[in-house]
Amino acid sequence: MLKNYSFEKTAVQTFDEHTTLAMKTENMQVFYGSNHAMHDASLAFPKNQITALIGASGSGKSTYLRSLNRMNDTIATVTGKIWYHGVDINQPNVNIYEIRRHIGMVFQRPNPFAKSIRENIIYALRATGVKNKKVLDERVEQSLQGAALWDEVKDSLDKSALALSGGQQQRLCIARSLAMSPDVLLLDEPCSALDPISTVKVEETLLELQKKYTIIIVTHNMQQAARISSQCAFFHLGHVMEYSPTTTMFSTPQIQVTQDYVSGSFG
Ligand SMILES: Nc1ncnc2c1ncn2[C@@H]1O[C@H](COP(=O)(O)OP(=O)(O)OP(=O)(O)O)[C@@H](O)[C@H]1O
Repeated sequence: MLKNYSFEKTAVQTFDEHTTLAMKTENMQVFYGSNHAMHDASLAFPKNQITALIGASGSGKSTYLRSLNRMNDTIATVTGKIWYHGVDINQPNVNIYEIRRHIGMVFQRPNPFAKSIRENIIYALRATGVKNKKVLDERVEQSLQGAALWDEVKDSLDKSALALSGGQQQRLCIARSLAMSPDVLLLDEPCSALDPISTVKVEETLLELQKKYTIIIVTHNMQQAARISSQCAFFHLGHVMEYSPTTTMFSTPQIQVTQDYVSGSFG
């Protein structure tokens, strides 16, 4: 039988004045029609750190993540504030394409275009008007280096991206996001379709990338959250129940529902 947990929350993680934040939300609510899928989510994300969003299926993690760069605009109503560089980007006059260049997204299933590896990287860049071959070539190398894929593909840049393994395709999708020089990377269960070895590769890549980027990752894999994140937010039925340093979340969770979730006795 499902347990009834109260929605009383713990104090939400706050950061001292020395911590630079990449972005934060205040009282974010998301509605799919009459379905109130996200209640009052206020979370702050420290720059150059990895934050994991965890919780059971349907708890609202993807809904929250996709709202951060306005990917939910056409399917949901999102209220509340989304602060990014001092601007509330949840405003109608904000250029969402510009926002998505700064706040990139990598999805659960690797989704490279049916084009060459090189084209995958430069496609969006060219669409923004970058034409210079030297600049494009540099960006291809930098992005693939950043996603730890360069050494594996540098001699086959004109081969189809679809010929890569699933893990390589996912790193190509990360490289594709990096090509736009983002600031924040949102990843929605990026390893769920990958084998353990590819998962380790992606995790190592993310740990390296946090030196330059702020990373917010949805994961069902608690070991993964424990391995790579600095703080974790636990979602339950559309509520952020607890937001703590990852070590606290897994060693001394503050409330029963989190304790049950991380110990596997949730339900
Ligand atoms: N496009 C959509 N249209 C309508 N309702 C949606 C849509 N996407 C999600 N929802 C609803 O919003 C709630 C939260 O779903 P969401 O996908 O955000 O959860 P999740 O925690 O990411 O789940 P999972 O781990 O299975 O991906 C659910 O009730 C879901 O049915």
